[in-house]
Amino acid sequence: MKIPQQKLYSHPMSSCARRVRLALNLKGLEYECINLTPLEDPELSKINPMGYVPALVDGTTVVSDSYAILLYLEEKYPQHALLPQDLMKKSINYQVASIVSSSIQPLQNTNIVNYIGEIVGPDEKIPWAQLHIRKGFVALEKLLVNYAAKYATGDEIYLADLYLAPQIYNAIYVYNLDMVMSTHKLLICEF
Ligand SMILES: N[C@@H](CCC(=O)N[C@@H](CS)C(=O)NCC(=O)O)C(=O)O
Repeated sequence: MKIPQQKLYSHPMSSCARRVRLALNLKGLEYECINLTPLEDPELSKINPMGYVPALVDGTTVVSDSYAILLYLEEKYPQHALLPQDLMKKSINYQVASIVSSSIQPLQNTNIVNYIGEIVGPDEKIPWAQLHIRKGFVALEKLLVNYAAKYATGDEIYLADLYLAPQIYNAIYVYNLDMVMSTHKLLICEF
C-alpha cells in the first residue's frame, strides 16, 4: 500500500481545513487526514503553535494556516491552478480570500462565539455570528457582481471558491442563515 506523502491535520467541521481539503482534491494529491480537536490536542500544538487546524505536513515541510498552505500547494503543485492568469481576476480572488479569512471566519469561530456567549449572554451567540457573516457576504456580493458565472470569478474553480464554499456551508448549517443555494454548496458536499 502506498503511504501518502502528505498529512493534513484537520477537523470535520473546520471551514479553514475544508479550504485545504478542496485544494488537495482539486490538485489530485493523496493525503492522510488526521482529525483532531483544535486547541485541546497536544499533538496539534506541537505542529501549529496556535493550536488551530489546518496544518499540513508534506514530507519534511510543515505549514500551518490555510492561506499559507494554499499558497505553498499552489507553488509546489501547479496542476489545477488556484489562481487565474488575469491580474484583475486574480486580485478579486485575493480579496475574497482576505474578506472571508479576516472579516468573517474569525468572528464566527467557535472559541469567539463561545466567548461572546460567556461575556454577553448565551442568546447573543447566534445573532453575533449571523451579523458578521451577513455583513461579509453583502460586501462579497458587491465585489463579485461583475465576475461571478458558474463559480465566483468565472467558470473555473479558483481560490475564492475554496473560501466561499466552506463559509456558505457554515452560514447555512451552523448558523442557520438563509443563503441562496449555490454551486458552492454542492461543491462542499463532495469533500
Ligand atoms: N487563519 C487560520 C485560522 C484557523 C482557525 O481559526 N481554525 C479553526 C477552525 S476553522 C479552529 O481551529 N478553531 C478552533 C476553535 O475555535 O475551537 C487559518 O486560515 O487556517
